[in-house]
Amino acid sequence: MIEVNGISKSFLVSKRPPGLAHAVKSLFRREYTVVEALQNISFTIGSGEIVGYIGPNGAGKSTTIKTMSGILVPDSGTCSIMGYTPWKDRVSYVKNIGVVFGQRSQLWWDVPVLDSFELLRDIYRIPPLEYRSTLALLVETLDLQALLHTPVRQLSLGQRMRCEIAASLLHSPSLLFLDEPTIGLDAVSKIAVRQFIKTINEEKGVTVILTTHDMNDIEALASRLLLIGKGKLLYDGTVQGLRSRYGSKSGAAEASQLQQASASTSEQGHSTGSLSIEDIVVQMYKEYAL
Ligand SMILES: Nc1ncnc2c1ncn2[C@@H]1O[C@H](COP(=O)(O)OP(=O)(O)OP(=O)(O)O)[C@@H](O)[C@H]1O
Repeated sequence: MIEVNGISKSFLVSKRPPGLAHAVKSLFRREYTVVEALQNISFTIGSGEIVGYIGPNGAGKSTTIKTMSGILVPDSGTCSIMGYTPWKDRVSYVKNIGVVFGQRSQLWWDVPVLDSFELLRDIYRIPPLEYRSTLALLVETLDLQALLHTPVRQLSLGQRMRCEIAASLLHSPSLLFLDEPTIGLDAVSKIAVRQFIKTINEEKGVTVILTTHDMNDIEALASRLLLIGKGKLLYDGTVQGLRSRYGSKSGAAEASQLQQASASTSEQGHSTGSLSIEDIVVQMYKEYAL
């Protein structure tokens, strides 16, 4: 379903030391540094997978999601998703995908949630019957009934996130990008959102790419993990493979295993221990100096 091949993306960031003199100077001459957000990223994802995309702050996760959803154009590399090149075939491509950015809203702030949904229905030209049945399902499973007539700005973060997820699924996409969908949610809302993601994956076969800093999201949902650090893909394999490989509580074993990891992204190894995914990922971040 998804083939990402050698994607690289860099940004020019202007740098200015603090102080009035530098502010004035920068009006005439700006200095820039290059941030290599993605360096030669390649992976493939099959239909129906839930893939966790993890890495520390600034690793390149959102840049990857933005590239795969057609918002950003990479400097080099190719990306084919359901036969589309996201940034070239945007109009036809976006009908097939749903995107949720936990930190940004796709809902209209001042109007009731239902009005936003109806605007999306018109934008995506969803047939009335299909819209009604999808909406009914989303309202029931995400418990939205009491929120539909409330302006988005009056919703709590957790309530808004449930509405955001519904908005991203109104047009029944077969691929869903979730960029930190559980950020700021309470424990009950997190569990509800996770359960919902699982359900649409299992029952509707929706492929899900999930970026998160919450390793409980990963434990609950993803069977496969992509780990990115400083713009480079460092691990591509199953959660089980990661646990087998790094799960030992023995520090010496961990160190040597982690060194092997940088040389290879395969999943061989034997199960040794019982560290949580969070512990393992923290060790990996340390080992790679991320
Ligand atoms: N529009 C932009 N202009 C300049 N630099 C950018 C831009 N977007 C991202 N970057 C830089 O690219 C790098 C990767 O950023 P990105 O947002 O992809 O990281 P991330 O893994 O999603 O981080 P986080 O977990 O903090 O959300 C960072 O160094 C960031 O500062």
